[in-house]
Amino acid sequence: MATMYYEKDCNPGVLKDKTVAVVGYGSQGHAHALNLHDSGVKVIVGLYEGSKSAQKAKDAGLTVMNTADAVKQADIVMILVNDEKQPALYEKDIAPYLRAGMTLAFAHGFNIHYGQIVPPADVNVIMVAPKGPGHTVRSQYLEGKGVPDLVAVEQDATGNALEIALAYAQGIGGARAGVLQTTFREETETDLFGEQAVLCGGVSALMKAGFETLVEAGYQPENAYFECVHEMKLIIDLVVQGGLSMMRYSISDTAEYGDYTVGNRIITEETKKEMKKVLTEIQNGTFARNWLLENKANRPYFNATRRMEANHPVEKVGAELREKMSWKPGK
Ligand SMILES: NC(=O)C1=CN([C@@H]2O[C@H](COP(=O)(O)OP(=O)(O)OC[C@H]3O[C@@H](n4cnc5c(N)ncnc54)[C@H](OP(=O)(O)O)[C@@H]3O)[C@@H](O)[C@H]2O)C=CC1
Ligand SMILES: CC[C@](O)(C(C)=O)C(=O)O
Ligand SMILES: [Mg+2]
Ligand SMILES: [Mg+2]
Repeated sequence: MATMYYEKDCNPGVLKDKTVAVVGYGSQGHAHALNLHDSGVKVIVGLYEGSKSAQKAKDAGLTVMNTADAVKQADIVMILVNDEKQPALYEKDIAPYLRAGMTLAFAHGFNIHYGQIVPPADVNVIMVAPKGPGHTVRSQYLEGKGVPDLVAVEQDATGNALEIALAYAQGIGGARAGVLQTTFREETETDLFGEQAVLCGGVSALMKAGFETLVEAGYQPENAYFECVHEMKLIIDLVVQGGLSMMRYSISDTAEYGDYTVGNRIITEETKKEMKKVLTEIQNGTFARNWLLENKANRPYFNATRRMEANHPVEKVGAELREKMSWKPGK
């Protein structure tokens, strides 16, 4: 059984009189900074000169400064900059200003696990990784809920690194849902696997393949969008609420029979074999090397694919339908 922590296991007192520098104010950065601030923690935001995010952070009432100055004033530095930008930022604006006994924190283990950042031995190295998008980390916090977190300790220089990680997880709302203790290796490999094979890569490919199959067979694209994309969330909400059983309780018996007889024809043993290959490429560093090289080459594949995907018919018809809904889907 995993080691799990909840609010009763966290001691927010360890963050009293401490300053947290949240470096980056994007998806995760804005959520961590605002949630910690609302939880009574002293937060400063570290950004660079000319950052698009700086005005947003200032408008939210937060103190913003350049990263080096933020690190100089901080006890805990949470790095929430894009993974591929972190090593250069760390060398230039973070490492020179680290003091013994400080805490360096990450929301994803990529750079520590793949050896792109090597902190000195006299600082704590922790991870507090929300298992959900940053905008949801913020919206759930505001609703009194929370996104579950993973925590890990890579270096415990002060002897209370785990306590700091748990207090931080509580500050961003994660302990309301559950905080699972793990390692940098396990978080990195499972997170990359999940986003590639299931949550992002897998789900996008499944929805697009379903949409294309219906449209190519002559059905209305709007109908295909409702069936294969919009309804996905409604079905998944039931799974999150009460497991596959609750989803199957709510759907018709006709749908449940189709689920049992067809699911395995779509996600086959071949698919699982490919999933295992994907996991191996994450474990042996092939994916990390490819992603770092793609960035060194200025992202030719990433940028071209992003443009093509944005023009897929499922995106066009989806935008038109969402525009006409009397509420904003997801709200
Ligand atoms: N997105 C998510 O929901 C999740 C992300 N994570 C992890 O969180 C971390 C942050 O990712 P994410 O929130 O997606 O990142 P985003 O791309 O959303 O935001 C990055 C932020 O970093 C700022 N930034 C870029 N370069 C610098 C720099 N040199 N110095 C200071 N700030 C800089 C950007 O500013 P500007 O925009 O002005 O350039 C922006 O505010 C990553 O480790 C990621 O793996 C973990 C769990 C989920
Ligand atoms: C699923 C993608 C994610 O891992 C996340 C939101 O948890 C990410 O890196 O953004
Ligand atoms: Mg993730
Ligand atoms: Mg991720």
